[in-house]
Amino acid sequence: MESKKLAAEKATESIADGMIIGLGTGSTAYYAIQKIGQRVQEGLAIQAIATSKQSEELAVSLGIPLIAASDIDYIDITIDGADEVDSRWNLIKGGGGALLREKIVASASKQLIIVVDESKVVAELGRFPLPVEIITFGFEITMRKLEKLGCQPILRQAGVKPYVTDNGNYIADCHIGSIPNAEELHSALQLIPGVVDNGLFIGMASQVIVGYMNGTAKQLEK
Ligand SMILES: O=C(CO)[C@H](O)[C@H](O)COP(=O)(O)O
Repeated sequence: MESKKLAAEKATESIADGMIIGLGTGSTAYYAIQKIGQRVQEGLAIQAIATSKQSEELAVSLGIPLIAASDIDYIDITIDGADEVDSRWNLIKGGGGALLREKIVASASKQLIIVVDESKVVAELGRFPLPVEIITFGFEITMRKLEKLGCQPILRQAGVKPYVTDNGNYIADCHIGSIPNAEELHSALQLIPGVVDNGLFIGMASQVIVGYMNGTAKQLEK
């Protein structure tokens, strides 16, 4: 989609020689990785760390040099997509199932640039079902606890089997409707045994670039 591409390519303009770059996951991050690959082929000297096996394979196919998480202390810039962004730049992520690695990489990044098309910008988070990564052991118990928090959790499927993340876990997509207090919900979710992480990214984005149908891309004002 052109508006995703516009936002993603604009974000890559901040990348310079010598940087360590976090590569996001999803159809918008895909365009950023493609552009980074093109610039690497033209001589840009960077190293990258991927947030999913899918993005890692794409990076390798484009000749982007990868670096292991164990070999870095920080990441200069990560470019990633989101499923929802509110006016405070809080996010729902994980529609592509990569939320855990995305959050680890984001947390080690000096700058997290979020790239979205205009359909992702919302007044309040929660319309998009919140992905929660859960341990497979006792997942039914964990799902019941999620339900008690007021979510309607649906175990994500891949065909006839549960979807399994790159980390070997399941994802419960929690239908909430609206999240008036994201900080509170985030803390409550993290207290449930069996929850590894959830798709709320609070206060992590340094910039949000939105691509519009009219062919422009600009930073979302806070
Ligand atoms: O969080 C993610 C993957 O876990 C993605 O960034 C999110 O789902 C947005 O994807 P897309 O750019 O394809 O709309």
